[in-house]
Parts: sequence; structure tokens; C-alpha cells
Amino acid sequence: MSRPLDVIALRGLSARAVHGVLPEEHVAPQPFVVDLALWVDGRDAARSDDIAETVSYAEVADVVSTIVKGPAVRLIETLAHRIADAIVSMERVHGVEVTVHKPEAPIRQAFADVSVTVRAGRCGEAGGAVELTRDVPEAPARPEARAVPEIPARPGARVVPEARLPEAPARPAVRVVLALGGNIGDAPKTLADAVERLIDDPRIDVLDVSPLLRTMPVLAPGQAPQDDYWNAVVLASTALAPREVLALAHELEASAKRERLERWGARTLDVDLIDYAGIVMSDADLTLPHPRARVRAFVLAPWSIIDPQARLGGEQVAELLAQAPDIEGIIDAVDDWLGDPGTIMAESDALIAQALEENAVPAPPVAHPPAPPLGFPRDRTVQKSRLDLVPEESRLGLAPSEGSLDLVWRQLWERWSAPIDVTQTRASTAPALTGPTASPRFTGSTAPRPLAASAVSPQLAASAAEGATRTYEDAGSRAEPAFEEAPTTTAAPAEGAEADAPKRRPRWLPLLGHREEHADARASASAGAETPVPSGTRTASTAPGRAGEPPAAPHPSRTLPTWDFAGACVRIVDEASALDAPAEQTSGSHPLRRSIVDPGLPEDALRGPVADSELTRTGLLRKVVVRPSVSGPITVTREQEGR
Ligand SMILES: Nc1ncnc2c1ncn2[C@@H]1O[C@H](COP(=O)(O)OP(=O)(O)OP(=O)(O)O)[C@@H](O)[C@H]1O
Ligand SMILES: Nc1nc2c(c(=O)[nH]1)N=C(CO)CN2
Repeated sequence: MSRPLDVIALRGLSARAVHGVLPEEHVAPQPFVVDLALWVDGRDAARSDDIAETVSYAEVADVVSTIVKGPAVRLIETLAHRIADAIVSMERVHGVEVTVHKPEAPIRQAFADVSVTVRAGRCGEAGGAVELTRDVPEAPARPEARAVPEIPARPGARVVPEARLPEAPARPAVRVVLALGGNIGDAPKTLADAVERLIDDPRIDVLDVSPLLRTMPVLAPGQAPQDDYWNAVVLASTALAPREVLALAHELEASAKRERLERWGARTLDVDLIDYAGIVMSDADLTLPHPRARVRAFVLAPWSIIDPQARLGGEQVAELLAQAPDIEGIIDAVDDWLGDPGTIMAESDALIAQALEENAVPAPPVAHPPAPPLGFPRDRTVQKSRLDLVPEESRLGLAPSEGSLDLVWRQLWERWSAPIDVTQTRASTAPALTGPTASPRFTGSTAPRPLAASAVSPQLAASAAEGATRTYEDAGSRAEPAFEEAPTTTAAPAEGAEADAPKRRPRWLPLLGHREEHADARASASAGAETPVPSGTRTASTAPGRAGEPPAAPHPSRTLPTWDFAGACVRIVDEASALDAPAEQTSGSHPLRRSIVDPGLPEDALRGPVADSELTRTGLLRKVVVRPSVSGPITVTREQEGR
């Protein structure tokens, strides 16, 4: 009598290789992802608990990897059949189903994935030739499975100590992209806590964390206005299955007390799985890639900043970003946000308030030339730009180099170099952009939240009183930003405010200034002092480290995140600071070297040079968390005195 066969599933086995019809595909490697189902008779193995009686999935993975990385072929069919033939010829394999995905295939149209599935051998029952089924159960992956070595074959062994029992099939680690967002409570802090939990989670390796963006809410048509969101993206590597990653995302949301009251309702924390090794799937609980990510600048922007070459469903993320309907909804970017997130909201409010205040006088319609594509604004006496708010020394080396491929960084730079002037916005297509803003939070709130008097300019108060608020509607329903009229009952116009005076709003804000200043501003805010002075408002003469000037105030102490800096388990580095510096110039005195560690670290903290492999491609100051397990041993040097 026939009996059912067991199924070993191995999914998401990925490797970069050079298969394809086009000659250029034979030069530039692209990702190939293989899913496998193997039909085996595992009864004997189950009885003896001996790997020699079954098929080693590790061996299978080796075979697949060798073929994928092997000689180039033109078709994925060829590749899939080669794999199937090799696997089915392995001892104890009755049948195999192989799917080869080529998520970045050169296809002109937008597409999510292309794959081919081939089958070989006999499957289903041990006795007879039966149909292969697509209904392959998902292999249960145990978090610690990766660490457990394969049990060596021990012929004749009957009893295996429990500690050495074979684990469930190990899933290869794959790249995943998570998007975080929130707009209730202290969202930067909630997001930082979530990132910290991910970093601490043994099931997942955080590879990179994007800057934190403040974004205007994207809402469904007719949906009630909400506060601004804070968004970031995390790149990680994990051996968890897709649904397990989703469960992890839900755990994070639960720990932030996320409530689901309405679709796209305001939330403390939203964690979406945007991409899982490029795979395409959809069931009741999970769709991959995330179905709406491709039209969401609040996902695409942070993602492409940390991975300018990233692709989503076969499309360049940077290109998708350029088309995203809510691209103008990104109103602030904070590069260095994980260490002290608790003051970011206040800083952002204050910076925006100040920007509004300083630019309250409307510009003549065509008063200024178009912003130079790179570098600083040419005529800084006429109009201020976002960059003018940043001390000059903090801008050194920040400009993207000519010919840089980093489109996002160049775009940001262009925007920040442009005078803050709404006439430069998409006024022709979105006239309401010239309208007033609701509050320094740029929220859609019907009732602007009360702000410390010192943080709100008269213009801003007037703007708040005027009440037209701006959000974006779901891209599926409307391509252009939607503008909603907020109730006029929110606040009385501030005294002296011209009811019909044109109001302006900044669209992008530069990174906050020099890190020490930044730290000071944050520290003063967290110490409950007055509203922090945004770093950019300080004059360059007060910036620390400039020759002939009074020394900067000592760093205030700051609470460190809970992960272990002192033990060098993690390290925070920034951008191309050490690029051209000779070895002995590892101190902050080198002009290109701004800072290489979080300024909140203790004075005696270990500081390390930035290895080439760790440089960010954007030149954007930000944190990179490096684990020795990910990047290999870290050379640690002590920073020299005299910063
Ligand atoms: N790739 C995915 N990432 C996260 N959730 C997903 C995904 N695919 C499907 N879902 C499902 O969507 C459900 C609703 O998710 P959630 O409440 O986070 O939606 P939302 O954030 O309000 O809207 P959106 O999905 O548009 O971001 C979840 O319970 C989850 O099962
Ligand atoms: N700006 C912004 N808008 C949103 C966001 C978000 O994270 N950021 N999330 C939503 C549902 O997931 C709906 N709208």
C-alpha cells in the first residue's frame, strides 16, 4: 500500500548571478531566488533519527547554490531544470518542484516578479506515480535553527541526545525591508524603541536604519485629518519565514499598544513588511511585496536614501519615489535619531516654526533664479534656504559630488538649496499649496495642538488660525495631493495677522546641524529647559571646534539606548568622514571628519574609523548599526583629543 511522502520545503534561497538572454545580464549580476519542495520518504529517518536516512537540506541548498552561481545560461527554465535534475537524482528524493524567481529581470513594464516552476520525479505517495501538488506546507522554522549545526551521520545510532536532535529545516537568511510609521504620541521615540527591539531580537539582524522622516498623512478620501507621521525604513536579514516576520511586526505594534479602529487610522506604530527577498505572494494575511509601498513616498524615500539601488517588484525604488503622489509631503528629515528620539518632535516643531517666521515675507512671483542643482544657494541675501539654517561648517562635504549617482540625495540637496518659497512648489498643479498651513506640526488636525508660545511665530499662529490643512489622499483614489478645509473654529486669528496675506511653508528641511549642537539642543529640551533652539539657528561662531573661538560647552550627559555600546557589540558610524584622512588623523580635527560616533557616548567610549564597506552612499549623516557578526571584527581606535 502506498503511503504519503514527506515534504521538505526550502524557500527563498537567493544568490546573485549572471543568467539571461541579454548580453549585459551576463556582466552585471542580479538576484535569483529559488523555492524548492522535495518529496522524500522520511519514515526511516524518523525512526532512527539519523540524517543518513533522509535528505540533508543543507546539501540541497549547496547543490542549488552551486548551479545558480555556476555557468551562465540564458533562460530561467534551463536553470530550473538543471536544479530539478540535480536534486531529483539525489538519493532518497522521490520528486522535486523548483521555482526560480528573477525579480529584477529586464522587463520594460512595471512588474512584480517573474518565475518558472518545473517538476521532476514522483511525488505524493511512496508507492505510486502521483501528481505533484503546489500545496506545499510551510516548513516550521525555529528561530535558533540557524545556530544548530547539522547532525553528522552516525550509522546504526538509535538514540540521539535531546540537545542534538535535528532541527526543523533551516531557512536561509534573506533580506527583508520593514517600514515603520506612527503619528500618535511621541512617534520618534516609539519608532526608536521598535528599532531597538529589532536590534535586540536574535531572530533578525538589522543591517541598516534610515533617517527618520516627518511626513504628511496620506489618507483615504473623506477621512478625518490626522497628525503628521514619522516614518523610517529598516533593512534586515532574517531566516524567519514571511509570516513569521509579519508576526514579529505585529508583536512590535502590540508592544506599542497599537489599536486598529479604522483603516488608515492614526496609530502609535505601524510596521509593514515591504519586501521579503523579492518574493511575490498573496494570501489572506500577507501580500508581498507590500501592495501599496510602490506609491508611498513615506516608504520609498527613507528606503532609497539607505539603498539607492533598491528595487521593488522589479522597479527602481528611486524611480518610483519620483512618481510618488505624496513626495511633496516629506517635511523634515532627521538623520541621527536613534540615540535621543525624545526631543525630535520639539526640535522639528521649533525648526519649522522658525523657518516660517524667517520667511514670512512673500517673495515676488519670479524673484529668484532657479536653485542651482548642487551647492549652496547663490544669492543668500535675497531668500533663505533650508541650508541657510545649518551652520556653514556642518555643511562641509555634505553636498553631493558632481555626477553622483545618488538621485535621492541630489534631489534633497536641490530642494534644500532652493529659497523657501511656495511659489517654487507645484503651484500650477496644486494651487492650494500657496495656502496657509495649519500648525507647525503641519498636521491635518482640526484643532492644532497647543505649542509653547516661544515655539510659535505670529505668522504661524495666523496660519494655524486660517485653518486650511493639507494631507494627501490615497494614491489609488487621486494622484494629486488633496487639500481639506479644516473647520474655522480651531483658533482665532492671531492679532495683526493679515487675513489674506499669502502664507508659506517649508517643504523640506535640512538635516539638523552639527552633531554637538544637535546634542546640546536635544539635551536642553530633555532637561525641560526652554524650547530648544534648533541647531541650525545658532551662528557659526558658536559652533564647537573652530580655531580661535571660545570652546564649546561640555557635552551634557544623555541617556544611552539600552544596547551595549561600551562592550562594542554595536557601533555607530557615520558617513564618508574618514575617506581621505591619513591614518593618524582620526580625530575630529580633520575638516571632512565631522563625527564618527554618537556625540552622546561617554567620553571614554571606543570610537572606530569608518571602513569602506560601511560608508553610506548618500553622504547623509546617519547612524549605522554594525554588529561584529555582520561586518566582521571591528577595528577600534580611541578618538584623539581636541575635537
Ligand atoms: N506586506 C504586509 N505587511 C503588513 N501587513 C500586511 C501585509 N500584507 C498584508 N497585510 C495585512 O494587512 C493587515 C492590515 O495591516 P495594517 O493594520 O497595518 O494596515 P494599515 O497600516 O492600516 O494599512 P496599509 O496596509 O495600507 O499600510 C494586517 O493584519 C496584515 O495581515
Ligand atoms: N505619511 C504617512 N501616511 C500614512 C501612513 C504613514 O506611515 N505615513 N500610513 C498609513 C497606513 O499604513 C496611511 N497613511
